Amino acid sequence: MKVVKFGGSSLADAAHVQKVINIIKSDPERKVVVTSAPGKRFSDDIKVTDLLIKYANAIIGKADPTQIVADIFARYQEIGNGFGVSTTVLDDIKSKLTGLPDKPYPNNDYLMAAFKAHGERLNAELIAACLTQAGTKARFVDPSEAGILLSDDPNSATVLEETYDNLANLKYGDERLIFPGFFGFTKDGQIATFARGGSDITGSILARGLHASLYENFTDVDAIYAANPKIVPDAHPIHKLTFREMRELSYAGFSVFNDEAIIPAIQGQVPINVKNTNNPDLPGTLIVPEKDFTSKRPVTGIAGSNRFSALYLHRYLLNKEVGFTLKILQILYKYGVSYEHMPSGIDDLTIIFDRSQLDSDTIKKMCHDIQTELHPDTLDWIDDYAIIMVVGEGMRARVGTIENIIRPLAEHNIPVHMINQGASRISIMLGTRQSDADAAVKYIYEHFFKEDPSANQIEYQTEV
Ligand SMILES: Nc1ncnc2c1ncn2[C@@H]1O[C@H](COP(=O)(O)OP(=O)(O)O)[C@@H](O)[C@H]1O
Ligand SMILES: N[C@@H](CC(=O)OP(=O)(O)O)C(=O)O
Repeated sequence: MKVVKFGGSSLADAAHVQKVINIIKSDPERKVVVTSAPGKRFSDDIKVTDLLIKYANAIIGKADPTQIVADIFARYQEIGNGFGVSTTVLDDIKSKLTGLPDKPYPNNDYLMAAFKAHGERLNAELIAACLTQAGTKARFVDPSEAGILLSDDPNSATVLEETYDNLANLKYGDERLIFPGFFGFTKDGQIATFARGGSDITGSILARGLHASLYENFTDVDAIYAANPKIVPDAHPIHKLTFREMRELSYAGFSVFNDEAIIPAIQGQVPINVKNTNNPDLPGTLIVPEKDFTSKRPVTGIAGSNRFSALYLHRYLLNKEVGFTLKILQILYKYGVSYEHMPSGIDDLTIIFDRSQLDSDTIKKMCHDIQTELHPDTLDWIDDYAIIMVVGEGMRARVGTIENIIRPLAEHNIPVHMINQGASRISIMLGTRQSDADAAVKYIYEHFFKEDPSANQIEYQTEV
């Protein structure tokens, strides 16, 4: 049995949904289907999830939501009409949408989560109706019925382990099960969502919990490329990579697959196949547990992300002071802030944060506490921070990769603020200015991939 997830770009309109239905129908093993909310139809379109966030904010701010609700409903109506689904189905979608503000919510964070979740919930109901209309037995499954239990973090929840026991009891027959992605329920019965892009996580949870043989993730690109195609338009497709490589690359900017979504697949050892809804016969990219193939290149991919900020701190003899780092961590703990990385020198320390969890007030308070409690000689908040991640299982067996990463940056005058090689030795992380991040990815990519395109060929030793 396969779990198949379709992203928002694959469900943006009736024409795309038709392709999705053809893909589901073409393989009886595609039993469990996970849907996102309708995504962008063109580059400056608005995803339904973003419209729902506007809707929630209008309700919180007591503004008139009529136009936003009409815009959201129009997206479902266009899809439903394309398949001739009954007016009862569309009326039900409309009444669930307009009824959202009347439900009770513990606070505005839960209200926001419930509004966002309806992008996928209503779409899964609609896709089940479209499939039925197209002659394939299909049933919408609510995450509460399946027992998808999440932590009490309404908009960035994590899955609770009990979910997997619950999924073991899920019964299914000859119909396709259509699950909405992106959300589940807390133990108190409130809707909570994963972080943005979290429908990939739902697919991965189901793949583990239902012991799928394969997790197919359908999107709008033919493969995962060795660099983001928006930065390097002709980047090489990666045919196969390992879970660990994917985790590091998606963490650092390969948004094609959510970075947390790899974890349940790792736990369940379910291979993932990223494929294109618009080109389903292509093999796409296979993500596998272990490296069972050889590659002539040390580097598999290069990712870059601007979502970071850093705190730089200098004090002489920092290395001799017992408990210095502990005090910093206590301050971070006090403000509920986690850090991403903490590279250090003899007398200095850089703490790198994911910017999305920080507001300017928290930054000010945190810096104030560090200054007054630890008296650093220098304390600088660096908003302009990007991380570049160069990843490849092949790096472990080779000497001199670091020189090849740094050389193209030096040649193009790109300063590097930090270099960090993890103990796994399959990745090297660099810190740069945000304005240099895309160029850094491009120049490192060109250095490793441009000269010898044949080196990208891989020899498969096993097939999934
Ligand atoms: N290395 C990469 N390879 C392929 N696509 C990438 C990569 N890095 C970023 N992307 C982007 O990821 C997009 C697909 O992810 P996403 O928009 O979340 O799709 P979906 O709507 O299917 O969930 C692609 O259109 C591409 O712009
Ligand atoms: N719709 C949600 C969840 C998601 O995963 O969407 P997509 O599959 O379109 O990235 C979002 O936009 O964040």
